[in-house]
Amino acid sequence: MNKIAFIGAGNMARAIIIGLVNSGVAPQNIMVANPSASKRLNLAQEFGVLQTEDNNKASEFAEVVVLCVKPHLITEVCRQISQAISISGKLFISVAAGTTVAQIQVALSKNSKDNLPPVVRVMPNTPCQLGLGMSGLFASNEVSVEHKAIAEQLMTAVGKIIWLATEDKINDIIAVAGSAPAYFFLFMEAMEKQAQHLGFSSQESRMLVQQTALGAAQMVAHSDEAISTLRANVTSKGGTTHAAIEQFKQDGMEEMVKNAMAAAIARAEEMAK
Ligand SMILES: NC(=O)C1=CN([C@@H]2O[C@H](COP(=O)(O)OP(=O)(O)OC[C@H]3O[C@@H](n4cnc5c(N)ncnc54)[C@H](OP(=O)(O)O)[C@@H]3O)[C@@H](O)[C@H]2O)C=CC1
Ligand SMILES: O=C(O)[C@@H]1CCC=N1
Repeated sequence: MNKIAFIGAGNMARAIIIGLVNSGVAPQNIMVANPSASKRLNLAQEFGVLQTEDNNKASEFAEVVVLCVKPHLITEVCRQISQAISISGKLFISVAAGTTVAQIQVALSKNSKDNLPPVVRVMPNTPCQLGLGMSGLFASNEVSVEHKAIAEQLMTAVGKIIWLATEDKINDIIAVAGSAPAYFFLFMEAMEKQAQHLGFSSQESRMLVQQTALGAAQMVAHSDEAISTLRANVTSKGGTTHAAIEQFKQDGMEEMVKNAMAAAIARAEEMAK
């Protein structure tokens, strides 16, 4: 594996780094840069990765630079790196929502005559930390076959991937996968709360919800059946599940999911402007 720099040591960087180290990537090949000390020092202590407060030092160290800062910071961070060091030959990977390849390439180019640098946009999700991530990848025209293979190797180390033919599909991936762990957490939170109202202790409520969600997800993962069939298998005619599902339908669950995913896409489009 190439040397990898992470610019930003927040939630997403941490998730990918944990997944990479657990998949066998040597921690000495990973350097993480973050302005405040605690997150990068924790990563260094827990996993043995190298750390610095200097984005330029980390970028200089690596052949692959993974940009993991918030979208509003990404172009400024890129500008600072390209002013300070030679970025020639490096592959840039951005996980930021709502910042386009073109915006990143312009920020990375010192002047308009420079060749545009290769950029892969990745939309991952936090289950990467368990090797259970789901990422969508889009490569700019400047990305070589070798660079594509590197991006693919990096993200398959922490989960499953799909390549996207057009950049706008990144926003769809945000709605279906990037943001989506939070939808499931929200659903589980609501169930946990109701379990507590029914009189189960907080520990019992957590276990009941967690184990049921895990079991259901594993059934989907290990079965060739359609998800709707798995649902039907739980739903006896006129029974308890039927009563619950009918209530969900009456309360407009499908519409809610559709609107929530559309809101995520709309926000990503807005952020890119
Ligand atoms: N969280 C998620 O589930 C997902 C996030 N993403 C994307 O990942 C990116 C990061 O999100 P997330 O990890 O959640 O955010 P976090 O806020 O957790 O992490 C961002 C990190 O960037 C650091 N930072 C701030 N300024 C700089 C700088 N100038 N140079 C280097 N590092 C800096 C922050 O440090 P400090 O705290 O010290 O200021 C912080 O540790 C976003 O662009 C987001 O769109 C994509 C998919 C999923
Ligand atoms: O909420 C966000 O903007 C980021 C992108 C996908 C998940 N978290």
